[in-house]
Amino acid sequence: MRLTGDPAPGTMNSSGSGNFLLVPIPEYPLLDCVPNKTVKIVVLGASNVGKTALIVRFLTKRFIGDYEANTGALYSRKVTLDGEEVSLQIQDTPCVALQDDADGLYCQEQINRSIYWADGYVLVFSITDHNSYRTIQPLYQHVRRIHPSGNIPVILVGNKSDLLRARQVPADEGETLAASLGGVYFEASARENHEGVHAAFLHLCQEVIRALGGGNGEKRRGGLHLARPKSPNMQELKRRFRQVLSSKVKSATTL
Ligand SMILES: Nc1nc2c(ncn2[C@@H]2O[C@H](COP(=O)(O)OP(=O)(O)OP(=O)(O)O)[C@@H](O)[C@H]2O)c(=O)[nH]1
Repeated sequence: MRLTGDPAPGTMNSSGSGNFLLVPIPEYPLLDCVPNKTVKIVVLGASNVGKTALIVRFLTKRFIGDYEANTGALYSRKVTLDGEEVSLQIQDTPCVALQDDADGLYCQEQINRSIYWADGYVLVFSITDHNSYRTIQPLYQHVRRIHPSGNIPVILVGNKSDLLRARQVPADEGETLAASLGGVYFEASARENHEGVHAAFLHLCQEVIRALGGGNGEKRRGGLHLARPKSPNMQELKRRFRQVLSSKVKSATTL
């Protein structure tokens, strides 16, 4: 769902929290992004599974019960990951739904663009809704079709873990599915707990940075892995610096 007062889809709000009626999510202009260190994440899943609630919980530590219908807002924040500042962009999306034959997906073009744009994927279902769980495999196949080769950093989130009595998807089913997608399974409750949600997003950010080659922001499209340029060897730099200094001192004393 969409927060009241969100910026238009795909835009950034540079005016701080003023535009947000329910939840102030500090935003900053694109120009202010940390150069070459941007992590782009898209949150995907069926209707009503808590995509917006998870994003809001992660960014604000708060849970807001009701949102307007989601048209896909883009949130951006600076975060510190392993001591390094990173520009994190999170794309909320409208829901996807299984087609009647249950093999295909109803998926808006806007979602396809978000999938293409993103570096990392949060696939969300609700543990209280087995149908939402059944959308995950076709959804992942859909992501694969858009990124046919290469490593796809992904996590699977079983949300609404506070509603244990209404559980329709056992935790081990979530774990098995996540393993088959090459990701990790997190059970979380956007309603009750910030830590679980935070751990899930953080894990994905780290996976993305690893996949991008250590956080230099280079894309690995079509499986192309662009290695991070090697940082200069500090010992070698110091040695050369001393060499230059001593030759300067020598030429000064011979004058
Ligand atoms: N009990 C419980 N309710 C939750 C949780 N997360 C979200 N909800 C509720 O589930 C409903 C849907 O949450 P949203 O975040 O709007 O879900 P969404 O996936 O963005 O929904 P769509 O707009 O349909 O795509 C809201 O009423 C939330 O309050 C949770 O962890 N536990």
